[in-house]
Amino acid sequence: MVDNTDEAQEHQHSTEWGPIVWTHLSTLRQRSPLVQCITNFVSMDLMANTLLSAGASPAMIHSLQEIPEFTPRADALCVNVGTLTADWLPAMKSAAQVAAQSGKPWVLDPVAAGASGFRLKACLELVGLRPTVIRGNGSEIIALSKASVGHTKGVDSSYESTDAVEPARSLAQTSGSIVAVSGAVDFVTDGQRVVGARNGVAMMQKITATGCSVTALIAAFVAIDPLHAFEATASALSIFGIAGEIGMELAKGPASLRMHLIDSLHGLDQATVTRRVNIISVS
Ligand SMILES: Nc1ncnc2c1ncn2[C@@H]1O[C@H](COP(=O)(O)OP(=O)(O)OP(=O)(O)O)[C@@H](O)[C@H]1O
Ligand SMILES: Cc1ncsc1CCO
Ligand SMILES: [Mg+2]
Repeated sequence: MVDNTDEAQEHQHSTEWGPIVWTHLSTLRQRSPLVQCITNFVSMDLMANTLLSAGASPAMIHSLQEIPEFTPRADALCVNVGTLTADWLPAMKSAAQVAAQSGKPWVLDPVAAGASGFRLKACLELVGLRPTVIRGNGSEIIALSKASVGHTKGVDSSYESTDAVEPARSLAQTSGSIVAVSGAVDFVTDGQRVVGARNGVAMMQKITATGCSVTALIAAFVAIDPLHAFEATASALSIFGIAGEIGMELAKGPASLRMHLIDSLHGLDQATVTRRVNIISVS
């Protein structure tokens, strides 16, 4: 007899995603994509270590002069505006353009997009350069979707990710990008489909730059499967969340979670990943 309960359907969706997520992680480990990161000063260390422990190769290279030579050699680009000043913006735009011309995916993290007019304008200009993926918290995605400032507590979100699902869908439609909103549930949309990844633990919010780091991980996943950016994005979010769940079993607080999360990401195996993946279709 067919079991049509919600629980059975959820389990079925998760079972379908397990092999997809594992294939992404194991391919990433085999190919070790080079990810160029133009990112904020706070995130540089955790982002580089996240990429390394997942099996990718990070390079925090942001000078305008190096972009024509270096960016075409990277497998993906991650642009993060966390500590934005006017003099960093030309390099971000140039790298985005060179990545696109070179057929390489690039991912935008619009940190605190709604915190000021300067930041919002810069983020909207970057969105206009067609990122492959945009990943933000609820406040950031709402600010971009409405093109308006406010409703954010600096770099932290004033919204739940569920509040930003429809803004994310509308941003995906207008931008042509895959849009991901992080939070208790991480949502991913291409403007039509929406999936929710329910991995992770609340204490990940108490470690600065976990959001920045998962955006870089998305860039690494999309680098190895650029034709399936939607699936690669959901896979990266689920993997980072699973590493957080396992790390939390050993952690005493945010500082030790930071360490155990990196260790867990490095040690993930097929059985653990396929058992723990929790991604369901929302629509
Ligand atoms: N309540 C929660 N339960 C489970 N996981 C969570 C929760 N809140 C956040 N996370 C996870 O923490 C990570 C960071 O998400 P968050 O939304 O805090 O990003 P952010 O605000 O951009 O962070 P930052 O700007 O510090 O980099 C994601 O992997 C997300 O899934
Ligand atoms: C705390 C902080 N301030 C600017 S960027 C950043 C890292 C988290 O987004
Ligand atoms: Mg952020």
